[in-house]
Amino acid sequence: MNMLRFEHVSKRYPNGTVAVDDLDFEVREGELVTLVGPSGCGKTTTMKLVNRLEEPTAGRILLDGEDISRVDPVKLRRRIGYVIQQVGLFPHRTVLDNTATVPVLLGRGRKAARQRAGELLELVGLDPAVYGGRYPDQLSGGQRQRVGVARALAADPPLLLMDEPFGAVDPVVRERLQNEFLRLQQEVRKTVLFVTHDIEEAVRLGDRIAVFGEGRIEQYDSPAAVLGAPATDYVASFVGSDRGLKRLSVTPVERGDLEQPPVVHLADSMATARERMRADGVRWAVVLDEDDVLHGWVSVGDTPGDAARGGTVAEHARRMEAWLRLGSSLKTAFSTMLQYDAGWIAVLDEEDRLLGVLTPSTLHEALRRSIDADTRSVERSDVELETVSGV
Ligand SMILES: Nc1ncnc2c1ncn2[C@@H]1O[C@H](COP(=O)(O)OP(=O)(O)OP(=O)(O)O)[C@@H](O)[C@H]1O
Repeated sequence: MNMLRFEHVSKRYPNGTVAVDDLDFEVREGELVTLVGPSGCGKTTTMKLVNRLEEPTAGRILLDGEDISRVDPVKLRRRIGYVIQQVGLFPHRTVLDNTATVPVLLGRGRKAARQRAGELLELVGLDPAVYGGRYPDQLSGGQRQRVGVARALAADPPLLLMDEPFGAVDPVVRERLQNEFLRLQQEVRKTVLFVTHDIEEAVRLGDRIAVFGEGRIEQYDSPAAVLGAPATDYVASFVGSDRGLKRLSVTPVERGDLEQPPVVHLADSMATARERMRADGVRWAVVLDEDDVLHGWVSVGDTPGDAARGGTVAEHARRMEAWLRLGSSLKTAFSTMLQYDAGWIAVLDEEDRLLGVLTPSTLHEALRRSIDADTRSVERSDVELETVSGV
């Protein structure tokens, strides 16, 4: 079902600038669509048309089948969450009260609104007990953005508009926010229109990407198709020449990529651990705690004396916190490895169970697989296009 539909929408500002020209596209329910393009191509205007901060000069926009020009703008905006780059938190209200703003406006009782706000802060990774009572200027930029996302979700709007929400934070925090947002989106499944000028961000987050050029959509397609088979020269040049690398953002880590080192538990004896490592011909093992949660690793040791190390694994294990979910992108895997300066990263399933590890050499194999797949998928989409035009 289509949640949002643009029908031949144009916007000419009073000074004559045509910011968007005959936009005609739709967004499905629960879909995350990224609008990407260079500065001034009409992305923000497109968003403002949806919550009626601007009115189209031609065409119409349907939300859930309803022409939004017939909906009271204030009521409309309560159905639409809006997250912008400068979050616009109220400086004199606490984080919890900021998050509860819209539910209170919607007439929920203050207590229920605050409880919901607490849950949402939790959901975006901010402990309400720690951060709820703080004021916005007592947060980092990344934390403020998270509060912005929590606040936009607070009214439980079916549609979220996000205009460069992660634009103002440094690249490391940005990637973390993107990952968190993807995880969150899997849980809440909102219909999202997400503006960015960064093709990488568009590719990582989008179920589909609308590539904008000069007020028009040049291509509206899946990330793999935009990267693998750009529709126009404009899209090709915007996507850039390092398509192979960008492809990493859309290639997930798969089970077949993983290595299976020996696994021991904190309570095991060192003698047992050594035996496992010897059996596998390796010098280290992954260590799990009693709940099978990743703890770290233990090695046979580097000096001859180490070989006689006694006691339990718990006494010799070292912490290791770099981990990924199965299905994370190869690019994330690569940057996590660099970020932690780690020789391996644990890969976990949805229930936090260890599935195996990625090492530099298995990662390299996976990169190859990705680039080979890229070549093949371009050929495949060529074939499909021919089939369609031949009908
Ligand atoms: N209120 C306005 N009056 C006149 N022209 C405007 C107005 N707002 C935007 N424009 C123009 O419309 C065009 C599209 O602007 P818009 O803000 O939608 O672009 P954008 O893609 O979001 O850019 P950026 O990435 O820089 O935010 C630009 O040429 C801009 O100068």
